Amino acid sequence: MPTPATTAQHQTITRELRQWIASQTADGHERDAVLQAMLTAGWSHQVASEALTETPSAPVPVPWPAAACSSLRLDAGDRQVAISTVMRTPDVLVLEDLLNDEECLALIAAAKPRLQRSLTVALETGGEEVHSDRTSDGMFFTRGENAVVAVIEARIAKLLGWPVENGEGLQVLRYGPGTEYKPHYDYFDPAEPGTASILARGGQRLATLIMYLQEPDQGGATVFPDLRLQVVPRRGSAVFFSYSQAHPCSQTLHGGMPVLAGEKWIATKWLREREFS
Ligand SMILES: O=C(O)CCC(=O)C(=O)O
Ligand SMILES: [Fe+2]
Repeated sequence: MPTPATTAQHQTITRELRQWIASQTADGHERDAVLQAMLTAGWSHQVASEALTETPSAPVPVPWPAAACSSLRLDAGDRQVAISTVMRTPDVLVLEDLLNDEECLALIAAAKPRLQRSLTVALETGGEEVHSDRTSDGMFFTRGENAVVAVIEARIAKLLGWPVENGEGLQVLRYGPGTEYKPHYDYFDPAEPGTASILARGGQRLATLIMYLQEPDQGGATVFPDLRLQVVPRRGSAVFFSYSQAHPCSQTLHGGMPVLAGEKWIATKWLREREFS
């Protein structure tokens, strides 16, 4: 492991340090362990995290339905789900009729009394905070909390070939007119100090499934700025995308565009590397 030549205030990222990080991540070491090794060797936290951020981690296996590239429909156990759009690298799927109207309405009704102003993860601390980038109201169901949630979670697990236990609880969001979720990444930034405690609960997020429960009258598409793609929020349909590297090179920057009229409701399932507890 290369050691810094100067004191903490004057350190810069060296070629040797970059090469060492690349070899560590290629060997499958967790980013947090690599960060700790750099700190132990005398690198400052700032230089170590900057060096990690600019070096993409080694790709890990992510949820992806094997049949997505060759089939019109995917087997989700209790129903067949139609595929309308497939993109590879980054991997994006648009799915039709993942949920029926009754399921959408049941999720909205159960979520409504529990909505609160949405929080974003405060990466400095690992806690949560109110942020102007995210003006929707939201809540989390626990996994398997009621019959509708359990049926939908089993369907998603079958559809994506990823264990129910590796999923976070469903999050429901309501966007009224003028509200939005500015473009962001869903993975946890490995360079932020608060990330380690978040990753302890099931590892990184690897993929996102956004299900549309109610379409607004105008606006509210899910936008992927790097891909110049907008997904229209139609009730019962969904957009799925995965990111094998917790890095902007995943090209999974995305956001909820401002709702201009009516209300948009979504339910989001995030898939983790391991069992989420
Ligand atoms: O509202 C949307 O379309 C995007 C939501 C989103 O990105 C999220 O909940 O992480
Ligand atoms: Fe997101």
